[in-house]
Amino acid sequence: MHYEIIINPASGSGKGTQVWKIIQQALHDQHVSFSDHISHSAGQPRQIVLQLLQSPAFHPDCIIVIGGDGTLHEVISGLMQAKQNVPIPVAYIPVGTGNDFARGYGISTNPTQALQQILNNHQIHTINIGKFKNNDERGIFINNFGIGFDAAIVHQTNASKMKRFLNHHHLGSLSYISKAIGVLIHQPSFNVQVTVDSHQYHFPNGFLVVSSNHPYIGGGIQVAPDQKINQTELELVVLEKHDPLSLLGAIILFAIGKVAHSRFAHIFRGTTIKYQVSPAQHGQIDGEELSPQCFNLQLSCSSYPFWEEPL
Ligand SMILES: Nc1ncnc2c1ncn2[C@@H]1O[C@H](COP(=O)(O)OP(=O)(O)OP(=O)(O)O)[C@@H](O)[C@H]1O
Repeated sequence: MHYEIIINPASGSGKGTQVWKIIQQALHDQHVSFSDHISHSAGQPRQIVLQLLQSPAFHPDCIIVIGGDGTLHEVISGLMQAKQNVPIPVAYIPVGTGNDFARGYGISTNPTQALQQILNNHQIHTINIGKFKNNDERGIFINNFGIGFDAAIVHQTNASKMKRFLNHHHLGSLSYISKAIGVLIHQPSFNVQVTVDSHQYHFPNGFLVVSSNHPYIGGGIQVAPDQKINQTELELVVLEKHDPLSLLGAIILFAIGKVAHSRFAHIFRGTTIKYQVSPAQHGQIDGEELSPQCFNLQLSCSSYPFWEEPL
């Protein structure tokens, strides 16, 4: 086996560098054949993939990603964009702060254990990938596509000067919670129109709209507990805001992974889902922020091979 490794040293607030040193040593100790590619700036993981695929000599057995969910997203997105004849399997060593994909797939957050899951693997595992078309833009998500509450938290947290400090002191979740309270109080509701199997549903008081490829969001919250990463299906949750007290109740259920128990939650499942959101709202794809906009989304499923023994 020959592995190509793409590393985001900045992931996990700089933890990527340390983890790469550990993994490099483990690979040498176990006489594993590999080549490495360090990403030096935002957006580079995708560029590295596209560049490597241009070389006719590039035939690795597997591409290992060392980084957070954003890095994994970019690598898979680049690989799918390149339309390979035989897709190169991907494996992942999580170094982010959220690590929702690792939870959803079953990958240890201990880097050496995650490496062993890769080296001990003997078969291809196929994962589902969410595909979207939003107006004229197309892309994928490996975790979730969120609009409203969760995306506004991602935006507020990224904009906060506290984020770096709190992440550095392993208190990133505190930053999320403090921003969540602010968004909860201030965010107005919005229109959501869902079309599933030619039925239309209108929710004039939307507050949170999340499509999920596996159960987890925001660093371990179970937004779609029944969702499985190897099943060709997506789950959409639309949570409505009515009076402040019932919203608080619904958000508490969301935070403890029981959003489906709220009478203000509406759940849809399918291989294709269409929905529109207006007026302009914040969005997030796999934890990366989208600028506020009206959404006109068509979601569908695709798949990609993975080379890692699930826990
Ligand atoms: N050397 C680099 N410096 C800064 N950013 C980088 C670098 N290399 C890649 N990136 C960008 O970092 C972004 C996000 O990284 P990623 O999600 O992997 O880590 P993270 O943000 O620490 O994880 P989490 O989202 O779980 O907190 C990606 O968009 C990627 O393009």
